[in-house]
Amino acid sequence: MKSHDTVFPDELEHLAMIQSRLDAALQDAEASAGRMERQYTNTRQYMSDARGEIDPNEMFQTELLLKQADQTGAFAAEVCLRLAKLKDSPYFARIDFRETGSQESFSYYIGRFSFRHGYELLIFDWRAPISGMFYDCEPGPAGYEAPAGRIDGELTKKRQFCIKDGFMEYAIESSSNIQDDVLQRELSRTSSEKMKSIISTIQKEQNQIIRNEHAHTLIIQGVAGSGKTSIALHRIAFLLYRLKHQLSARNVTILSPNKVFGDYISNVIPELGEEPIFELAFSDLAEIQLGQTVGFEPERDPLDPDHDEYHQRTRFKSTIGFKQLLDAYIKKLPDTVFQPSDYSFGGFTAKKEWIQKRFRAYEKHPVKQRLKMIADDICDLFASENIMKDEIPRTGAVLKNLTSMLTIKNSLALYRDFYKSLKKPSMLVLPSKRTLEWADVFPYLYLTAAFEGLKESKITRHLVIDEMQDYTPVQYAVINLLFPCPKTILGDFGQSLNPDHLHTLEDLRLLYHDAEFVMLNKSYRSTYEIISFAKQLQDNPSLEAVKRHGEKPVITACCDNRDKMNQIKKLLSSFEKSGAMSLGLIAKTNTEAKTLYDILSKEFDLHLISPESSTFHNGISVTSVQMAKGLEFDEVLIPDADSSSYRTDYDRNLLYIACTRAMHRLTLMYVDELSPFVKTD
Ligand SMILES: Nc1ncnc2c1ncn2[C@@H]1O[C@H](COP(=O)(O)OP(=O)(O)OP(=O)(O)O)[C@@H](O)[C@H]1O
Repeated sequence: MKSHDTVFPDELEHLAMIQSRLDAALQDAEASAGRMERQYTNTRQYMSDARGEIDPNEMFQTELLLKQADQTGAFAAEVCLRLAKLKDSPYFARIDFRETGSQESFSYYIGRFSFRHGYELLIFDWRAPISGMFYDCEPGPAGYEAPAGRIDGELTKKRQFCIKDGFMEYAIESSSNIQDDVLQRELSRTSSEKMKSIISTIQKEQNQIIRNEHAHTLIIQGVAGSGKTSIALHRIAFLLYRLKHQLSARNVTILSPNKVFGDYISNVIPELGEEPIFELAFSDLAEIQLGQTVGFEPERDPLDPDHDEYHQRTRFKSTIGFKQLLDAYIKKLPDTVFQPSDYSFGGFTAKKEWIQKRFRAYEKHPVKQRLKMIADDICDLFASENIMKDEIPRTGAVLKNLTSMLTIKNSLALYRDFYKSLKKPSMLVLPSKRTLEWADVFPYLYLTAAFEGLKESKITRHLVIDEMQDYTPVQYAVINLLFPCPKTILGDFGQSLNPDHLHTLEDLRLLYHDAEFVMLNKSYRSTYEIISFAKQLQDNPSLEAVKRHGEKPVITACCDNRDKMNQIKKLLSSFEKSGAMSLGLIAKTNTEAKTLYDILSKEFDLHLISPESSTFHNGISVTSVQMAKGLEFDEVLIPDADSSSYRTDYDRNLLYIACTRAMHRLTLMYVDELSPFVKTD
């Protein structure tokens, strides 16, 4: 234990007792895992030796036994793994609580997982109801919602511990600044290759979001570094624990902006003892839904100054007004696209009025599915009238006939017709045959949903959408059709980086008017100095920095590009000697990042993070603002903070995103003139 922390002999004793119980439990678990393994191997051996000699009943029983041994073995191995993790760091907090009416306080130790030995629950899972008091309450009156109802009382003690490799690094008794103290230590650490869990320092306002079990849709708007992604992942771990009979990891999907980000966050949920969850990008979704029928071109760089008309088309499709135009078109669709006539077969006839009535009765279904239902109805009708046992048509033949009554036959033609109806046919451009531009993919799918239907996800029961500001109202409309389940939607409209996206937070709230909405204004990632600096880039007076101090950001004026390259190299060399884990060299665009990478990789060991990358590594990363979003680095270097690179309002956002990726150090370099958004006082 470090000398400046309080020494609690009782805590050292308690830790020793827990360690010995964990040792015993681990021994038992390993023995049981070994038994299971032997049983499995023996049963398999028996099955293979006796194949053909034992009767099918016995074989079936043996197969069941094998399956059981396999499952129990996997469970035993999982228990061993958890116990080993607990041995490293069994708990991080203790609360003493006295229930109203009782004379005695009881101690509860809180850790990553619960640990029961014999009849005694020695460690409580951080997600247990009673553990909530650790995050929500200071010593004094306190209470929590137990499964059987609310329990009130008094919190008589609160302690925090940092136990690593089985040793207590520090222990702190609660005082008013206890949370701050432990939080400061956590935030001062260097970055890690993957995002980490934050269970020992979750803040009260974050805890309320994590433990919100009831919101169907929860929208979190939070400033850069406020912990949105961490909270969303902890919320999932919490829901998996609390709703374990209704929700498993395979029922949760996260829509994330790119594969590097997916890789970066992939450890948090397994670290919390749950199976990894399914990660998906919007482009994956599009591929699944479009199948073989229609292709699409990947999104072009929104910061590419060429392709003026492309940007104009994208902007037009990014608003809530555009979604309303689609809605109006879809509303009229049944009347315009289906023109029924009488259908006759032999002596049987279905009148067009009757067909129209059936068509209207199925209004909740997509047009083409309605036709299938009507084809069944017609066959049923003819069958009921078929007293003479005449030949009646097959459903397929009726459907073919009904389909010929459609004035538009496929979704692509329908999508084209939509722009014709708006008198804006030029807003639809196919880069090649049956290939859509990215901005058309989701509007096209939205129309397809009304015309042919989409494949709805039956497995996903909770959807997380990160970087919510990046998606347009039509994309949300499609998501709602595909995933009618509860959602956690998070992001920061202050970090919009697509100048072709004109939608706002208000639009999103309009789309989810029943959603619970929370705002987070405190940034935890960066030092006070970095956030104070970033504040000049964002018109957000509520942006608040955590009080962790570091160096002031450095602004380096360079004589010319050659001088700049030398300065960059100097900084990279000193980073390599510094012991820090990660440095992000963040250029404005992907093309500029690639150019820098090509030059510098001759002398330094670098990782280029481009839209094609899929993993995140420690060390020096060269990347663009677009790809750096959501990530963090110990140190950030912005090599082109000049007025020619960062001058528009969107550039201001970009610079804000780049600066707020830094945890401890930030350097900006420029040639000629500094960006007007940066003040040098
Ligand atoms: N309560 C906390 N205790 C310790 N660390 C925290 C806490 N809250 C947030 N952090 C840390 O702050 C950093 C930022 O968190 P996170 O990436 O979840 O924020 P974000 O709001 O999603 O950021 P951005 O929008 O800028 O990508 C992470 O390193 C995270 O571990």
